[in-house]
Amino acid sequence: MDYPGNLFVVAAPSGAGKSSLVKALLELDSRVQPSVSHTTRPPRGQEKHGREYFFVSQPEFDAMVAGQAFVEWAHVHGNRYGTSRKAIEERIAEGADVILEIDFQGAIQVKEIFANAVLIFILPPSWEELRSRLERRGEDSAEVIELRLKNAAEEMAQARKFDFVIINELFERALFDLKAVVHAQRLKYAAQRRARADTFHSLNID
Ligand SMILES: Nc1ncnc2c1ncn2[C@@H]1O[C@H](COP(=O)(O)OP(=O)(O)OP(=O)(O)O)[C@@H](O)[C@H]1O
Ligand SMILES: Nc1nc2c(ncn2[C@@H]2O[C@H](COP(=O)(O)O)[C@@H](O)[C@H]2O)c(=O)[nH]1
Repeated sequence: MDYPGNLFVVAAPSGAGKSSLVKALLELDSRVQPSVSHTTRPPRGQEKHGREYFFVSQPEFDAMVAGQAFVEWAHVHGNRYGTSRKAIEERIAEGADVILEIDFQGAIQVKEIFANAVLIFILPPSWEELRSRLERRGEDSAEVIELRLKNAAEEMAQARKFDFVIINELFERALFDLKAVVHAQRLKYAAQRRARADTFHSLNID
């Protein structure tokens, strides 16, 4: 289906910096809106229900799956996460650009439904730096960090399936690349819509 808004999907192994990059993009670009996912993971640190995530119980998540409330959902690092269909469809239909921060399984599901979605994969510059970012963040236990690093190998092997890969070594450089992808997509779709309108006009199609 063709919607007036754009859909951007950002995936990365845990700790590569996708939340930091998306947050910085949102501060700079008011046309981009985040989507708040549902998860069965308990909140950590200062996280608030409805801000970082909608934190739901297993039965609540089951009910949403059964009711086809998710455009995609997946098991990630031992918890379930899903993107609400309603939240994104309504907003891109109104012309907003929506950005999803989800894992690679979800990103691939989204592309199957929204062929125009732009998939962006964020890579860390090295394994050492990935580990050190997870440790410095200080939000996960040593056991959780090991699980996330173990899963990172499988996740990074999916990077080639994405439309763009951004290496997050220097933060400002990676943010510049992310902004460039968003900008290029807007120009591309604006040009396509103009060309289609011109063709409709010349063929006298209402
Ligand atoms: N370019 C960078 N250089 C150094 N540190 C960075 C860089 N980008 C992000 N970080 C830091 O790395 C840590 C992990 O970043 P962030 O939480 O954004 O990762 P994430 O990919 O969203 O992880 P998760 O999937 O677990 O939420 C944070 O402490 C963040 O401040
Ligand atoms: N498939 C989905 N993956 C999601 C969604 N929301 C978040 N995520 C991914 O889960 C991991 C872990 O996140 P964390 O906040 O617990 O560190 C990370 O890769 C997220 O991108 C979603 O709706 N669908």
